Order: sequence, then structure tokens, then C-alpha cells
Amino acid sequence: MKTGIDAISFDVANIHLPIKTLAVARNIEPEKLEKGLGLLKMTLPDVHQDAVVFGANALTKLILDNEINLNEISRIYVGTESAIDSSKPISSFLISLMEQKFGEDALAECDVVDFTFACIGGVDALQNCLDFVKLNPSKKAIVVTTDFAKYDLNSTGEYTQGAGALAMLITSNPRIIAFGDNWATSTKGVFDFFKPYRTISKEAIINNESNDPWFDNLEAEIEIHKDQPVFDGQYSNQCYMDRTRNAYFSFKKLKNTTETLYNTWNSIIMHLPYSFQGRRMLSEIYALDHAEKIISENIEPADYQNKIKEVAKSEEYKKFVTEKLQPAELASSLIGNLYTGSIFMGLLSTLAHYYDTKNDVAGSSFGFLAYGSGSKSKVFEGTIQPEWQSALAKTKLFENLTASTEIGLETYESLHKKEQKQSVLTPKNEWVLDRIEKEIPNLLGARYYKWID
Ligand SMILES: CC(C)(COP(=O)([O-])OP(=O)([O-])OC[C@H]1O[C@@H](n2cnc3c(N)ncnc32)[C@H](O)[C@@H]1OP(=O)([O-])[O-])[C@@H](O)C(=O)NCCC(=O)NCCSC(=O)C[C@@](C)(O)CC(=O)[O-]
Repeated sequence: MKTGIDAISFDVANIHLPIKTLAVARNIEPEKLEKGLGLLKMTLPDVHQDAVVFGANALTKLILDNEINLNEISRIYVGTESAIDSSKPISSFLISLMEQKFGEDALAECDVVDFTFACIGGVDALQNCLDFVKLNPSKKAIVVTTDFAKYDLNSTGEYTQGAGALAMLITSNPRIIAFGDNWATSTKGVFDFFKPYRTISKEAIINNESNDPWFDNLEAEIEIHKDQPVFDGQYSNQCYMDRTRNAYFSFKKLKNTTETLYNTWNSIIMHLPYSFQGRRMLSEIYALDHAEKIISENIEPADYQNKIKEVAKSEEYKKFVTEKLQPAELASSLIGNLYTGSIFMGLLSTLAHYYDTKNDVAGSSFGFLAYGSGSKSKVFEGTIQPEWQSALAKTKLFENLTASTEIGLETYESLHKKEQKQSVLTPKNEWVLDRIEKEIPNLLGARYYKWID
């Protein structure tokens, strides 16, 4: 029996800053960002949007577009690293919003939980749901990935920001993609990118903030959480490379094959923190696993990096990138990093590209190289199913992305600093953040959402 993704929907932020505008403002050569990293636009949330809003919108679309009977959904597992609460998971918010829209008891017996492991949390949620469906073939699950990739202003991560969510229906005999049983993992505990709680004194808060009575009960110091990560960009690239390489070669062992695996894959879907990350990182695996062994096992360490750079510049590798990686990069260039959703957006981008160019890829094999900082990689593969085109007919990914509204630098910075009070776009047919409770002591900080027709 096959298990995999039966339906996909998405909701990404529909305002963006052109990457050129940011490059000029930060005194960076636009060509570096556009041609070196493959960035064109950077999406960001409007005033009324957060990770719950994106997740709820993607989930609502999935339910409505596919006429899903919610009584059939046994679990909704969320991958996210943009939690808005240390106790109440985003999945709990999603349940309450679905109750508002589809009725009190719609998901009363549904199991929900969040998975957090940086960008790979969505893949962890998927793997769990696939195992569940394998054991219970008549049951269905939904995976939601939702994040706001926010970096400090003027940091090297600033041009890789993005925001949005995907929702995927996981079933037996799926219409879009069926996954294989082999999953290879490579893990190592590192500090390449993380979002620590930071200590701040009560005095500093009171001096900066209002007379909110909540502050009276504070200890001398409290720990606050910031959306933006602490990170070391080049080291995070090294961790990405090391984990994906190790997972790739473990995957070959699991499959008990000496075949050059990526040659058997029509498309390669990787975690893309920015569009060209996959092509920049895969050249090492390509060189190591090439049929004619571009890098021999006995190469001198000093020559190793030079050889990989040479491979990355070769015409053969460029052709390989165009064929196998580029379709997944298209959406990333227009969105930016989606953290947990990035790898699934790569899948959707590839399928939407083949859909729009009328190329039936049914029966072809896709390889997946997932990564999450901290750090972990998983490598797995799937086969595109005969009904993939009809299952994606309503998705219209690129139509949606080109309709995004451009904003200027001033609006971007004011949204980033949370100084903007008025939404840039008027919400329609979507969930919005309505208010955050500021008065009632036992509900302080509770976030409320509503549907706007
Ligand atoms: C990603 C970095 C490190 C990039 O860092 P950087 O210093 O901006 O860029 P770079 O120097 O690494 O690369 C610039 C590229 O542009 C080229 N270039 C230069 N000038 C020109 C020009 N004029 N015309 C054309 N090309 C030009 C240059 O040659 C080079 O390409 P290469 O040759 O190496 O392929 C930075 O943006 C960053 O720190 N980002 C945040 C962290 C990150 O995204 N890390 C990625 C790996 S970790 C990960 O993926 C997990 C993550 C981040 O998603 C979090 C999670 O798991 O939750």
C-alpha cells in the first residue's frame, strides 16, 4: 500500500520588498543577491498576520478546496519554529479556528501537536503522519508547516526573510506523491542557528514599557524571547553541507546501492533558506558520488575544496542544476525562506512548474534532502502519482505569487520594528489576528483571531 501527499495548499505573505530595494539600502551589490543567491523578492507578514494566521489560512484552503470531511481527520501535526506561546501549541490555535469556521465538534477527536526542530520540524511531522497512516490505512492526517523567517535588520540573514504556510493531506493511495520506506538521518548538536531566551532586568523593561500591572509581578530578571535568531551564516552552511552529505550516503547504504542516486531522481527537492542554497551545497555530494568519481577518496585535503568549486562551475553541473534543481528554486526566489515550509514549497514549485509547462511527470522519482539547524538532515524519496495534475488544479502557485503587492523600504522597516499600526492590504476571505488581550489578568497575552469574509 502507498502512503503520501494527497492534496496541498499554501498561504504566503502577499506583500513583498524587491530584493534590489534592500540591496541598495544596505549598500550591497544587487547582483550578489540576485545572481549569487537567486533572490528576487522578500515576503513579510502584514500587521494582521502571524504564524497562526498563515497556518489557519493554508488549512482552511486545504479543507475547502478538497471538500475534506473533518470527521475523517485523525491528526493535525504542525511543523513550526515560530511558536507564539511556550505552552499552547500553534496546533491548539488551529483547532479553535477550525471550530469557529466548521462547527464546535468538527475536530473533537483529532490529535494535534507541534513539532519543533528548526526548519526540519515539518518533515518530522510528515514522517510521523506517514507512519501513522501506514498502520491505519483508512485514516487521514494533515501536516501544516507555518513560519515567519525574521532576521535582524542589517544582518546577513536580512535578505533571506520570508513568511507563509503549507497544509498537506496525508493518506493511503495518495494522488500527488507516494513516499518510499527508506529514510536516512544525520544528526549533530551544534549552535549554527538558534533562538535563545535572553535575560533582561525588570528595571530595563519598566523603563522602556508602559505601566502594565503585569510587570509588577516580575522577578528581578526575566527571560524574553526574540523572533530573530542568533546565527553564524557560513558555519550554518557548513553544518547544512555536512548533515546532508552524511544523510545522503546513509540513504545509499539503506537502499544497499552503489548507484549514483541523484541520477535516478528527476527532481531534487532540498531545504532552501534562499533560492540557490541547494545548488551551492549539492556540488560536494555531486563530486563525491559522481559515476566517474570527480573526487577520489585519496585527494589531499587542501585540494578538496578547490575541486568542489571547480565542479560547481562546470558546464555539466550547471546543466544538472537546470534540470533537477531549478524548478524547486522558482518559488523560493519570489518568497524567501519559509523555514519548515521551504522544502514543501520546493516540491510545490517543481510540480506547479511542470503543471504550467504541461509536462506530465507521473511515475518519476523525486529525491528529498531536508535540513534543520541545530542540526539534522533527512534524506528520502517519493514517486509522483498519476492523478497529481488534477489534485493540484486549484493551486495556481505562480499566479498567486506574481499578484503579490510591492512595498517600499520605509513600510518594510516599520513592519519589521512592529511600529506599523495599519494593515498594508485590506484582508478578504482570510483569518486575521484580531487582538491580543491586555486588560484581563488571567487572560493577559491571549491572542484572538477572526475570519474576515
Ligand atoms: C546564507 C548566507 C550565509 C550567505 O552569506 P553571504 O555572506 O551573504 O554570501 P556568500 O558570500 O556566502 O555568497 C554570495 C554568493 O554570491 C556570489 N556573488 C557575490 N557578488 C556577486 C555579483 N556581483 N554577481 C554575481 N554573484 C555574486 C558569490 O560568488 C557567492 O556565490 P558562490 O560563488 O559561493 O556560489 C547569509 O545570507 C546568512 O547568514 N543567512 C542566514 C543563515 C542561513 O540561511 N544559512 C543557510 C544554511 S542553515 C539553514 O538552511 C537553516 C535555516 C537558516 O533555514 C534555519 C532553520 O533550520 O530553521
